[in-house]
Amino acid sequence: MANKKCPVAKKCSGCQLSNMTYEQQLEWKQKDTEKLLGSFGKVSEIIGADDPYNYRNKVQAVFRSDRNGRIISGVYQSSRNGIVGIDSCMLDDKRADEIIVGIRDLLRSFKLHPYDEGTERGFLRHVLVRVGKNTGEILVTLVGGNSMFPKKHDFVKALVKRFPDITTVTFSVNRTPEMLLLGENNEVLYGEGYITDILCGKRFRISPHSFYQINHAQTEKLYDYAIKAAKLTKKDVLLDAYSGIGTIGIIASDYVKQVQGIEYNASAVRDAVKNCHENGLTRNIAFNRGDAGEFLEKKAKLGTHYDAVILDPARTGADRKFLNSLVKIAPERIVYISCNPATQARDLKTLTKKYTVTDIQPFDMFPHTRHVECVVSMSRKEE
Ligand SMILES: C[S@@+](CC[C@H](N)C(=O)[O-])C[C@H]1O[C@@H](n2cnc3c(N)ncnc32)[C@H](O)[C@@H]1O
Repeated sequence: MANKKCPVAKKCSGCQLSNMTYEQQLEWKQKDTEKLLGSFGKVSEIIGADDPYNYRNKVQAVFRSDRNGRIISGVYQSSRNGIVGIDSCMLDDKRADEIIVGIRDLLRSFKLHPYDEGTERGFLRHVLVRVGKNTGEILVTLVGGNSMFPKKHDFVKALVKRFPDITTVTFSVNRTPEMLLLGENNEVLYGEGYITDILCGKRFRISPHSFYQINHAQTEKLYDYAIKAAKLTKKDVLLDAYSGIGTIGIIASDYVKQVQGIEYNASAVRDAVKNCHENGLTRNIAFNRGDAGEFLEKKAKLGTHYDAVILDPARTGADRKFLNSLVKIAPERIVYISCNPATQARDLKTLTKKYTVTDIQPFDMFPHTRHVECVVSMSRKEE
């Protein structure tokens, strides 16, 4: 597949592999996964994307004024604390990029300014756009440096008039020195404050804070694969650990007797509970809020049994409490989904004391970047 050239590749450095063809990228990722996980078993051929461009359903842009007072929006520069002004990125959903450029124009016409961290003056720090790839719904979150958002209702009215596909707009305040963070609260300025998307045939509510996989097409392949790999039956009790907004557990619920989910982020758990109702699930599924390690430790003490566990932790992997309790509970099957095969390899050292790795399947969820997502399937060893 011919490579698209990015004019700011060197300054941005978000696409570490963009100098390779897509086929070369897949080979590179295959070898990288084999290096990290090959000692646990044969690594199957990586499942690549049908279209490796414009896959990002979540786009964030930083806003700033340059030294001539011109408003720029874009991404952080890799080497310095500057930002690279961009109008479009070959990874982003095109509608999201157009909206961000539109917001830049509206700031000018409303005589509003990006927030200046030095003087603490101005308004906008960054913008988050989330697109429901299947429903076409679009969420825009405007993140200010303080609660001052002059002419906010007129601004939002003008934004939605210009981009009628926007279904909801929220406003959040980030007072911390960290960029690209949302404040805890989101004031809903238009619509419901969330969007809905359809993934593997189920409906999901996505709020500004919720984790939702950014590559819709590849996520459908990955979830289908992971659920099949768990070899679920109608007699099974399944634990969906690190469950986010409940995607995996809800999709898997058709195949099992019962699903339990555990997730740390309170708003994601609220979305998961609402997602159960959206999908008409009231009986065989429950999502709990808390730390996955502490939850499983309690379950191990109570002698709770799970037939299968699908875990999908953040890049840091699972902690000792979680892994030790998982080995103690000893479900028949474990499917470990990870966006960081290095921490996954670390965790497998504990799990393979009691489990045999039956398959290692990498997926390319993030074309042009170095990142690989990997699903490792395991079955309990005979005593
Ligand atoms: C990679 S996401 C997976 C979410 C979900 N399985 C999905 O595919 O959409 C990891 C999730 O783990 C949650 N998380 C991180 N640390 C946690 C912890 N200690 N206990 C429970 N959940 C945690 C995050 O909030 C996030 O929702």
